Amino acid sequence: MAAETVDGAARGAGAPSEAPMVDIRGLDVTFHSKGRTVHALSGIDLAIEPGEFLTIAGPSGCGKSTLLRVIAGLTEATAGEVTLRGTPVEGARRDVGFVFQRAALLDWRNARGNILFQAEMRGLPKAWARERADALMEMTGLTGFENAMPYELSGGMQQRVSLCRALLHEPDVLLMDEPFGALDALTRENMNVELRRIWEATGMTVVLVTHSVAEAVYLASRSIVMGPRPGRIIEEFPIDLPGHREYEPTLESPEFRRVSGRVRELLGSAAHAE
Ligand SMILES: Nc1ncnc2c1ncn2[C@@H]1O[C@H](COP(=O)(O)OP(=O)(O)OP(=O)(O)O)[C@@H](O)[C@H]1O
Repeated sequence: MAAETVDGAARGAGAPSEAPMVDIRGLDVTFHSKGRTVHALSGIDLAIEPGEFLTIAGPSGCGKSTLLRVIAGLTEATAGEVTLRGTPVEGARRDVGFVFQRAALLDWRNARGNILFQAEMRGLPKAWARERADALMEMTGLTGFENAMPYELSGGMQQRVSLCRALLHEPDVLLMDEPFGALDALTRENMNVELRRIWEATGMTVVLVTHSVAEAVYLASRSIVMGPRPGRIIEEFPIDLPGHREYEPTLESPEFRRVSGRVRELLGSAAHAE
């Protein structure tokens, strides 16, 4: 997870307003391993604007994680161009934050220590990092748990710590790979509401991969659905729901039902095509 504002680079707000935050043109990814060739992504064109909340849904194995990893510079494009904040992605980027399905916290460090680990790896100023960690813990409802060890935290709280760790260095883009997939249904809903609130408050650019249709539609300002491998974008939906979204009224709204019905239909036919 994450990147640097402390690196002096211009952030989203400073970038020319017409430039996408992430620009992907003609992306193809093919893996060769152990004598096998897997064509994971094919012909992906995608521009993600600053401040967008983009969600990505698609059948298992269609390349969603690979797409996030390419944006982060963790997986190399076989063909095509990917730029982040106007500069080509060539190798791991420091200006992204990454949240994975499992929080992967260090057992021997408390909540604050786990968040500050990000700062230590990046050599960020200590006092600044501590202040920011405390502010993030307050924003995500972790105040009072700063000294709790991972085993003392619920799954939802561990994911909050993981989110704080991803945001510590003020990344331009937050990439989330099925971040709430391991949580129970109610905690997951609560985390959705919180993430949406944090996004509203910060205006950050978020790209989130999910298998949950409700999550994909509730959270997004735009949602894309991918088809089976080699993954490509089969449809995209601007989500015409209010900026501020109460959870239950949103799920009962006609727009939510319309879009989620269509996403479900697409995922159903994608599954049959596999
Ligand atoms: N490093 C790798 N080496 C070889 N094959 C890989 C590698 N990473 C991913 N793949 C393959 O690429 C395809 C896409 O994988 P990816 O994890 O991106 O899919 P996904 O849509 O995120 O799947 P899921 O929803 O099940 O998490 C899969 O067939 C996977 O086995």
